[in-house]
Amino acid sequence: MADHDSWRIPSTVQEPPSRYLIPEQERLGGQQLVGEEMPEPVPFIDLRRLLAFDGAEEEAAKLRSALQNWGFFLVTNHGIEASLIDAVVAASREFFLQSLAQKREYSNLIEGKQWQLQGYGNDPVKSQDQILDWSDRLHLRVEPEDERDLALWPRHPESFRDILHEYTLNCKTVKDGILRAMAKLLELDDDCLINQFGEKGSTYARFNYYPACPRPDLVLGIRPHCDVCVLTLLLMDKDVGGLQVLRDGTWYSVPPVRDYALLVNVGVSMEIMTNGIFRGPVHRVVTNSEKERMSLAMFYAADLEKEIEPIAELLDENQPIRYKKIKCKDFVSAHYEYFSKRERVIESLKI
Ligand SMILES: O=C(O)CCC(=O)C(=O)O
Ligand SMILES: [Fe+2]
Repeated sequence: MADHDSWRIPSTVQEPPSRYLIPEQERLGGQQLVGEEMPEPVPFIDLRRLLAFDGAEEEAAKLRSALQNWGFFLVTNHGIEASLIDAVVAASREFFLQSLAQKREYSNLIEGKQWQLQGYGNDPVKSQDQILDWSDRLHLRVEPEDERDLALWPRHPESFRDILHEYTLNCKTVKDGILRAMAKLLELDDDCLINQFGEKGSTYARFNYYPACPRPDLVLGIRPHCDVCVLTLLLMDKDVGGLQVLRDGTWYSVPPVRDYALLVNVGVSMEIMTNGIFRGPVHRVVTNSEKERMSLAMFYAADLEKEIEPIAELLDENQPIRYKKIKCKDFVSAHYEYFSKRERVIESLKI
């Protein structure tokens, strides 16, 4: 089991400790850490047009192609004020700039040992030889609102809680709009995907902070993974890149975006619900030797007590069921088991 310091990123080293060096096989096979430039720009989808009467068809066609080719896209005209986005970035930076002791008041290790999903820290360490990611995180369940664990919500900066609350409300509207447009593409009722979340769908906000790293050729900010949720809304650092996506065996670098666009990506729960029609991209984050980087992911997950399974309307004799059903809670814990072994949970559910 991890001791209290095991995940902590050393701040002044020249060479990262061996626990951070990626395995040999990930350095070979054409999967070097330097990514290729994307063959086409990341698709931009104008949310206002997508949901409006005029122009919706054109945007919907772009959405379909983005989902088929990449599993992600950038959303613009989403209605979230630039000032709110600036505020959430500033609050997040202020949080991470505090001393370790201050941040540990919100630790995700109960009594310094037992790992829990929420709080400040990193992934569960399941074995002494597990390779660690070069990142620092704050992970909070922000919805349902009445189930927030406010003891883990930072009190510094003072505005942190109000800003995160406001950002959560705004992102919910964006997420619902996107889910309605996706349901339409599948010829389902508009609210069909929204209803898949069950009574108590959860939203997690994950603040990621990647310190500069002396060996970006050997160390990852986040290892290759798919998000376990249904959908992710990602606010990327507007100045520093790092996110890469895998397509046909090649890693492509997603450039930073400056105009307050949010990156939307499909999670593996959506892959199950849509019987594999929409698939989440495998992605990772590389490190940077000079610059720190930040991002904020909003993960939309189904009710933990609900079973996730392919939507019946999408199945027929030509489209046989391809995934076993699983309780969301079990899916999330299986995800972390597989993640620690650098494997993908979805493979275990294929029929
Ligand atoms: O930092 C990023 O750009 C991506 C973060 C990510 O993939 C995650 O938090 O799951
Ligand atoms: Fe991710």
